[in-house]
Formats: sequence, structure tokens, C-alpha cells
Amino acid sequence: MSHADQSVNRQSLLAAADHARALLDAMVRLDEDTPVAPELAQRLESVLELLADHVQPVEAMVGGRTADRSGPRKGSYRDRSPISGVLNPIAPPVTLRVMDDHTANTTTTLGLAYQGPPGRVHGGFVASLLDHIMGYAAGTVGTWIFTRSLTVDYDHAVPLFEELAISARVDHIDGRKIWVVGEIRAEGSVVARARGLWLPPRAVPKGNEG
Ligand SMILES: CCCCCCCC(=O)SCCNC(=O)CCNC(=O)[C@H](O)C(C)(C)COP(=O)(O)OP(=O)(O)OC[C@H]1O[C@@H](n2cnc3c(N)ncnc32)[C@H](O)[C@@H]1OP(=O)(O)O
Repeated sequence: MSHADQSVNRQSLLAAADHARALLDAMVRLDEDTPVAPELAQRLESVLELLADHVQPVEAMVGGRTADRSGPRKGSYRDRSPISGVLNPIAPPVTLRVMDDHTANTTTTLGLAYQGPPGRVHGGFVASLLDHIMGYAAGTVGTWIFTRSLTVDYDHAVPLFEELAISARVDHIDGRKIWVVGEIRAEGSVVARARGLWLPPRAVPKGNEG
């Protein structure tokens, strides 16, 4: 495939992911008595049939550099992230900014697919957002790092349909331990805060030393 074709294909994939996001939103808002339910199920089934021969084997997709390379593996691991992956429809629209000063931030607006209590973002997703952005801040210190501990304070309701500003910074480093703080703001006010510990594994997984 030529570069031009690759670029067109990429744009089509991004558009498809956006449609899938819109579909998730429509699914959670559907009237349960809708007469289009049978046609909806049928059309989605035919979309899945279209994709059947084009999805990569899971073995090739699991992990980053630890992935089984025996099958084809095209595309970025980060594009498939459930929090910021542009090709993962469960990821909300998020553009990450990771800075040299060991900080990371983003903004996003969440719809009904992320609802916990009425009108509020689900607490587990609040924690996921913080974990992810804080993980990227920690990732400016070391490549192979994992969340070891995360404590979230839900100070106020995190609203749906309003722009959220999520930010994180490395607070301090103590040997292997990378301590990170993060927060979510809505209309300029802090609505959730977190503190967490990120650590590299004691040994880098075999085959990932480079
Ligand atoms: C590119 C995309 C980035 C997005 C990132 C998103 C974040 C993620 O999803 S990460 C996935 C979730 N996390 C995981 O799967 C991690 C699972 N855990 C592990 O693999 C291991 O526990 C690992 C590698 C983190 C740490 O292993 P290990 O070093 O053996 O842990 P452990 O010995 O228990 O703790 C290390 C140190 O931290 C200390 N510590 C652990 N927990 C705490 C805590 N809550 N408070 C204070 N200290 C603590 C321990 O006391 C120990 O201290 P010391 O070394 O001084 O004795």
C-alpha cells in the first residue's frame, strides 16, 4: 500500500472509530421500545461479518514489545488504549500532552456511556482517567513502569457533558519509587484528586531489554 493510500486508510479507520464511539453513545440512549431494534441487530451483525477476516489474532495484539510477533501486528499499541486510544471506541476523545517537566495533561468531555450516578462520571472511570494521565507523567521518568498504588479522593461530583481538565505531575522520586499526584478540574475547580506510586518491574521482561 502506498503512503497516500495508507493515509487515506488511516483517516477511514479514525472515522470508523468515531462512528463506533457515536454508536456506543446511541446504544446507551436507545429507547428500549424502539422498533428499529431487529434491524439494528442485523446491521451490526453484518458489520461484524465484514470485519471477521480482517482482525489480527489476539496473540499478536497482547502486550507492547512482549507481543507474539508470529502473526501480523500493525498499528500502535497506544492507539488501542482504553483511555486515550484513538482507534479504541471505548476511549473518549482525549489528546494527551506529555511534557519534559514530568507532567502530563489532557481535556475531555464525557457522555452517557461513562455515567455512574445520574449526571456524574462513574467513579471507576474517574480513577481510570487519573491512573492513565498519572501513568504517563510517571512514564517520563522510566519506560517500564506500572501502577503499584492509587488513592483517589472524590471531592465533588465529576460532571458529564462538561469539559474536564486532567493533569498529573511527578511529586517525588525515591529510589525505584515514582510518586505522582493528579487532579481533575471542572469549570476551574478541583473535583477529584489522586496520589499514586509507580514502579518498574524488578526485572525487565525477557525480550524487552532494548
Ligand atoms: C503507556 C500507557 C501508560 C498507562 C499506564 C496505566 C497504568 C496501568 O494500567 S498499570 C497496570 C496496573 N498495574 C499492574 O498491573 C502492576 C501489578 N504489580 C506489579 O507488577 C508489581 O507489584 C510491581 C512491578 C508494580 C512492583 O513490584 P515490586 O517492586 O516487587 O513491589 P513491592 O516490593 O511490593 O513494592 C515495592 C516498594 O514499594 C513499596 N510500596 C508498595 N505499595 C506501597 C504503598 N501503597 N505505599 C507506600 N509504599 C508502597 C513497598 O513497601 C516496597 O518498598 P521497598 O522497596 O522500600 O521495600
